[in-house]
Amino acid sequence: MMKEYLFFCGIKHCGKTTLGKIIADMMGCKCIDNDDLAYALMEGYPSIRTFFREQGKQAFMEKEVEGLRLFLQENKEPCIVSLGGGACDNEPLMELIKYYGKSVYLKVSEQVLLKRILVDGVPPFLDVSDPKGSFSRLYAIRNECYGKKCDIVVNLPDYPDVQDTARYLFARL
Ligand SMILES: Nc1ncnc2c1ncn2[C@@H]1O[C@H](COP(=O)(O)OP(=O)(O)OP(=O)(O)O)[C@@H](O)[C@H]1O
Ligand SMILES: O=C(O)C1=C[C@@H](O)[C@@H](O)[C@H](O)C1
Ligand SMILES: [Mg+2]
Repeated sequence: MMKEYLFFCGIKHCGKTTLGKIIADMMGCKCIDNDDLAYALMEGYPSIRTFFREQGKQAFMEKEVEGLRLFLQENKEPCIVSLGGGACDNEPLMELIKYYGKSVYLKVSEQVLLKRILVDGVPPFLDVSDPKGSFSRLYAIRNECYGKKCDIVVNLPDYPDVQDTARYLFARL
């Protein structure tokens, strides 16, 4: 068992993937996305979104756990793992990450996140007739959940240069 994992958690588009890669470079380790680990187990499905829609949230959460468990069994190096946006709802996953390392909630304001999310249009998990209100409700629930469950909470500033944000985060890990 290795305790050198950092698990990046947070609400959609908080920067788990972007910052995970930059911080991994700074630390000289690799960065893995748990959505990719889960997707590797979804044979025959063109995307996570399709699997989620057809098989449901519970089946998706089981793939998240299975994908991470298999990776943790085989991997021998320190690593940053970026989790999916809904990881806080997945109790067995949160138990697993508690055992293997330190969880970091990348906290970004609701306004900044909504702006980033809407760049690509209204995603399916928001109400098209009220994207702002539906995101606001989701944000409130997940913000509380990540705030309670994660070992470290980092309030990320909205710097124009993501490298500056990465340096801010790195200094707090
Ligand atoms: N600190 C930042 N400043 C400006 N833009 C950012 C920052 N972090 C992420 N972004 C932008 O926000 C979008 C989402 O970033 P990213 O994919 O890293 O987030 P994520 O948390 O991994 O998202 P998801 O939950 O969808 O996996 C990207 O377009 C990225 O360039
Ligand atoms: O916010 C969510 O609930 C999700 C985010 C994605 O990263 C995926 O993990 C999945 O689509 C669920
Ligand atoms: Mg990501």
